[in-house]
Amino acid sequence: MSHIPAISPIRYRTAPETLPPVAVFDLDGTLVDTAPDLAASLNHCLDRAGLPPVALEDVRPHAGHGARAMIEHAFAQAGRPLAEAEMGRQIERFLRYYEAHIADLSRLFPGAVALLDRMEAAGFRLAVCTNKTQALSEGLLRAFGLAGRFSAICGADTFHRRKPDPVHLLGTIENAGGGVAGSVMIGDTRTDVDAAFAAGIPSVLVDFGYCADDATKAAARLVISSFDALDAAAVHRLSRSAVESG
Ligand SMILES: O=C(O)COP(=O)(O)O
Ligand SMILES: [Mg+2]
Repeated sequence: MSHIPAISPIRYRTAPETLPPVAVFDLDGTLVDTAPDLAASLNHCLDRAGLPPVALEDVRPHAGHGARAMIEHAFAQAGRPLAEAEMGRQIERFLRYYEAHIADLSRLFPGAVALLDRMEAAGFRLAVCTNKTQALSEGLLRAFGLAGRFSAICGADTFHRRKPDPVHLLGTIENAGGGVAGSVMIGDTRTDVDAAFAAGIPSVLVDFGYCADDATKAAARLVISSFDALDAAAVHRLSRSAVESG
């Protein structure tokens, strides 16, 4: 995979305000409910290891933290904590299975496409900033016929840093051909809220994803329970109040 050179956050603070704003979306737990296919991949690993499967609802809270975290937790819970070398093999097995079944059970959250339509019609570029790998993210979005909607799809391995590091989010905005001014990050975990804060853009937290705890809700600029509750006017209000409060 080609690696895009590191970028400096400082450049964005002086970027011209004429660049279009970007609606940046997290992927797992925000645009797509990926937990069912992630759980199936985890259960494939557990089954091969002779362990019983875990229920989807037990996997869901860990689904936003990547394969390693899910595997580590499930094997520890089953009383079989993994040594590092074995962990590497399990991650490979997990990812092989997941790649082949990436959109078998996963579904877009209700209202996702309508929100993309609204934001685009209001002059926003669309982008994805996810801690999934770039290739898996592109594959997942292609499966839903959505890859072409995004001006940039940037994964955990696109830059030299990943969320919550602002380099990942700022790089996504730059790759989308947009500017920081007026842009917004829409996500489901603390990682997304912290990345937005560090990049100096407002965060919108969806509470239907994987890890919207109370502290994360308090840290987000806006919490929504449905994509229907979000539009460009709401994002403009968040951006304006950020500018006014300095
Ligand atoms: O795969 C992960 O680690 C989380 O992915 P996300 O950033 O799209 O929520
Ligand atoms: Mg997420």
